[in-house]
Amino acid sequence: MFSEGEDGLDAATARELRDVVREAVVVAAVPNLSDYFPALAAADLLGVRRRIEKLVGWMYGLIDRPIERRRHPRAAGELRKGDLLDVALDMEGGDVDGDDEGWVMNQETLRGMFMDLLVTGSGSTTSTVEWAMAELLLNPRCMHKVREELRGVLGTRTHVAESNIDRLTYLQAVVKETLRLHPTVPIGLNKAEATVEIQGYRIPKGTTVYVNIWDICRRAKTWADDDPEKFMPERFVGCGDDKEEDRMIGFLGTNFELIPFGAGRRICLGMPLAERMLHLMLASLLHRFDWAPLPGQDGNGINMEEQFGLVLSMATPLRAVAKQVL
Ligand code: HEM
Repeated sequence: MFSEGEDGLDAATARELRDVVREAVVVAAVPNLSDYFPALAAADLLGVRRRIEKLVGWMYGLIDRPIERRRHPRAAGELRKGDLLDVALDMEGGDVDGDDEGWVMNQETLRGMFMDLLVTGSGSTTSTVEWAMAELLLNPRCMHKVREELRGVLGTRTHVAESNIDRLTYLQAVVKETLRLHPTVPIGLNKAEATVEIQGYRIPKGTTVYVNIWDICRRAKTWADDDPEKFMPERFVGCGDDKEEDRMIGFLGTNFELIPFGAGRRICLGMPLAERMLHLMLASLLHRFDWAPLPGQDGNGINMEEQFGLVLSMATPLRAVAKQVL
């Protein structure tokens, strides 16, 4: 986004960013009295707004610094870096499309956009990889199968390319099954733009509508007879009665039983990026390393308890031992 080098994050700031994002996604999802009694909002009785303001202030500082640093070389006509920041700054101060639609980039919209990318983009993807690794460590049969597939497709090559993903059908099933059991954005939040009636329920204009993605992905009729609590990537590679239909279920928002990225107009903006990153990260980790739970802990040391927040992460971060094989 901001390019490497002078604008890149040093290790300490990157760690702090990780902690701030982790806290923000939890604080933003805690039940707040003001949501139920808007008249009390100004009092901020639970201190949620104060905590969020502090975290947001830190994030804004992080975002403002590279923006400011970039303005001067740009004004002096220095060579562009051609990254997202350059593109966003190109749009600053004017009507982006020139069509009077009001699409203007300014300091606030720049902050909002980079904040979205940093907060929604990083935590959800890394948490999904973490859940997938945990499930595979707990299910050695699946771990073996996915690694065999990788060996067959990649051989001794260490680099996984985007073009390899199409042939990694079991890996794709692992990603789908992980997103089904552990949708890292568990609740979709939308606001009704107009008063509507859905299946006999009247939803007044302005109502905040919570879509329980977590529940849908576990309870939809599709999985009901097939041990929905079990990690079973095979359900996506044609093990049901109608094999073709099983295979077709995807998370692009058209199969409402599997909507980890939401659906409709407000479907996740980062889905194409997340989809690629998830397959590439997992493929690289699984192909190049042997994995084992950390020894010396109780049981296998893997605790699947969830930490609820805007992002659903593991309550106890996964710790595993990697041995490089390629
Ligand atoms: C595994 C990874 C991810 C998951 C599971 C996920 C899931 C979601 C979900 C469920 C929504 C709400 C959709 C709705 O209300 O119907 C959402 C919205 C959004 N996501 Fe993601 N996301 C992921 C990765 C990313 C990445 C990598 C980015 C950006 C680089 C991103 C950017 C966004 C944005 C900007 C929105 C708001 C879209 C809007 O309101 O129009 N997400 N995401």
